[in-house]
Amino acid sequence: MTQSSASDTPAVQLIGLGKHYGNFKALDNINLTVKRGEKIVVCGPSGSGKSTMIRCINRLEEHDDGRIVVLGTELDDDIGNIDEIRREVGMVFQHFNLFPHMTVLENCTLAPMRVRKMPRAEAEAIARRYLEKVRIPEQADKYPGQLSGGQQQRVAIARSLCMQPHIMLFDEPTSALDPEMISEVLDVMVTLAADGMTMICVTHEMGFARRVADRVIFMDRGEIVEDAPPETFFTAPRNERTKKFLSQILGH
Ligand SMILES: Nc1ncnc2c1ncn2[C@@H]1O[C@H](COP(=O)(O)OP(=O)(O)OP(=O)(O)O)[C@@H](O)[C@H]1O
Repeated sequence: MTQSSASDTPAVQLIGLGKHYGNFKALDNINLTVKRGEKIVVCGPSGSGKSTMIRCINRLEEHDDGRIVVLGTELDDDIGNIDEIRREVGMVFQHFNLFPHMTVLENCTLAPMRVRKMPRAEAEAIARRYLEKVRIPEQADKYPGQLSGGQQQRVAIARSLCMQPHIMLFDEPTSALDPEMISEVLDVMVTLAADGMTMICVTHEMGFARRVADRVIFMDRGEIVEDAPPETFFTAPRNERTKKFLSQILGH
């Protein structure tokens, strides 16, 4: 799976996706196609399956039913190339998951050197470029514990970008941050979107959704109940459950 994959192959296809824990259906017949370069915002109440869905895309969770196709490659039980897929699919979590005993630069160069076998000088040059992009080049030699939450999350984004992925998954990247740090992380995500990155973002930052999303998806009880461009999603949602959710989070 390389950049030579046909550019019209979708970035991600979820076809009849299902995941259950015992009798409980965490995901129930999810169908979603994400085109290359598309930006998808996923929202929904707690426990509706948002994290499970995006974690299935890079196989942090295994699905039970249906199919997942990432950049033209099917993720099935026999998949031997999961590392290859994870190289193409970056993920940023709510908690930054940086290595505390490594500097910012070392956090960013570790995977490119280990997984992509990149020489140190090249990995460091790329890392510095992405630290520039997330607007903290001056923090390269610090340790995560010396940074604010917003700065740490921007390092986590830079670290993912250093693998030069085609797709970025974000799982509530701002929900563990103090309010004053949210916008610095969202601004970086906006820049990334403008660069043409394919993004699937679980977030309740509806301002970000309006600004960046091509489509907003509302999940409830393991299902996608609404999938619409922001202009429709926010003004004329079709589903009553979406309307109720929006009135709760937007306060009207
Ligand atoms: N390992 C597990 N074992 C049992 N149930 C699980 C497991 N992981 C997730 N679930 C359940 O699956 C459902 C979907 O969880 P998921 O984390 O995907 O929801 P979410 O929409 O991302 O929620 P939140 O917004 O709170 O993060 C939840 O009801 C959760 O309790």
